[in-house]
Amino acid sequence: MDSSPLTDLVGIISNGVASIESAYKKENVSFPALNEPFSPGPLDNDAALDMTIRTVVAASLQLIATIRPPMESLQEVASGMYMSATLGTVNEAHVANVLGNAGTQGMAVQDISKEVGIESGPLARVLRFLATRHVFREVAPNVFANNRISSSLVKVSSVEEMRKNPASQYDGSPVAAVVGHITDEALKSSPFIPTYLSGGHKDAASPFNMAMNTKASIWEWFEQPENAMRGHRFNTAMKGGGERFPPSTYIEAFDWKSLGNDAVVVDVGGGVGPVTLALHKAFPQLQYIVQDLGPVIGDAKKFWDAEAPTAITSGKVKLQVHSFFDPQKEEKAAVYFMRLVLHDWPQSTSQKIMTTLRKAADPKSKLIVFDMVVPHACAEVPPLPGAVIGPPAPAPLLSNFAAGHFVTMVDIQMLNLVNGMERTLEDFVHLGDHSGWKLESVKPGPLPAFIFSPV
Ligand SMILES: C[S@@+](CC[C@H](N)C(=O)[O-])C[C@H]1O[C@@H](n2cnc3c(N)ncnc32)[C@H](O)[C@@H]1O
Repeated sequence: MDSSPLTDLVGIISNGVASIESAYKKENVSFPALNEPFSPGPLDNDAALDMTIRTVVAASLQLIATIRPPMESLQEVASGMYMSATLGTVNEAHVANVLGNAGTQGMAVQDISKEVGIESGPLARVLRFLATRHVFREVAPNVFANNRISSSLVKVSSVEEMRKNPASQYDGSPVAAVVGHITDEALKSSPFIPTYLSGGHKDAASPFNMAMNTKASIWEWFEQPENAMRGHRFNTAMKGGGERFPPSTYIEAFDWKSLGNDAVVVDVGGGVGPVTLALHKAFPQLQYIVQDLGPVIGDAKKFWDAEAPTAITSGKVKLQVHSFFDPQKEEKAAVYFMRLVLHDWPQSTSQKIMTTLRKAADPKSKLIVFDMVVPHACAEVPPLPGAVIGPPAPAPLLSNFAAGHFVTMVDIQMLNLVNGMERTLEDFVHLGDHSGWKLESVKPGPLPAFIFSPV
């Protein structure tokens, strides 16, 4: 058969599917069925398979974009808010939990309606919209069941417990918490993005501030009593997000053993200190300081009491209230590092944070920034030799694996909620050049490490 963009895409899909099926055959299990509820499988975190799946998804999306009439593609993209709104509706109403008890034969919409308090007519329409997009199944007319995707929304608490304690309804359920955060405060802020970007923002800090009519940052807003559930939900979502990255992300990012015993490592904006915990376990000879704002350091004390109390009592790990906008208290540390901090801030503010660290640094200090990197949607020459973002996608795929790339979604989410940004490699080089640091190397991975030295 002659090659064409369509046959090339189909070829990528069929080769990928063949290697996925053969990997499952080797394990003596079949590939998980979409119609069955999610259950963990032996190949869920297999890195090679993950790459193949990413390639097949990118090719399938590109095949759809190529073959579908443009008007239909535009309609689907333009109406994305209905996906968020319907998913938010079922997540808030605990529909997946209710269906979790119904098994694969499902439940009549009238019975679901009684449990979740949404009229059966509109509820059927919402569930059918989602089932048409493979979230839930319509197993018989107006009878719905969970499938692999919707069952991932099931929260660990019972519906009764969640109704009694709404503030903690997302505890222990990071997937539902992420979906809740995106389909609530992010969805409500998103209509303000066009006005914000075209300058009609009247000095609002972000689209979120316009939507919520507040001058408070989203962190301050989460602390207001009426937003307690949302703040709690956000922390659950972030904890789940952080756990996606294995400890090797930090342990292998840098030659920590090259630092002398008792060398000081400062975790700037460290949250409760999960990265420091991973490093402390691997390199207990080093001296760590976790810095964050007061309420977070309050939570950090509880975290360390539970996870590694002797790290605190022995003085190997110190928890410190410190704003990264104030002059850095810990001068001449061997390493300052920040994980998922700079993406909360625009370039100018991130430069300020890095300049403050530079003023405290010793000529031998290092700055390590753990943050995602945005690949361009075309081939690119890295601005730093060796700084490869990831393996190239096979032609004719977009080099960043198309919409499979989670990071471009997070980039817009950052713009929406805090006027922050995920960065391209050039953005990281620029940050260093404007704050007294030089980007020396990049350790690639799902969460790359950007290693800077003072200039
Ligand atoms: C996305 S979280 C990342 C937390 C932590 N680095 C991690 O990866 O788990 C951003 C952190 O920045 C902290 N933060 C915000 N403003 C700050 C400031 N002015 N000084 C210090 N920390 C701040 C927040 O409290 C939050 O813990």
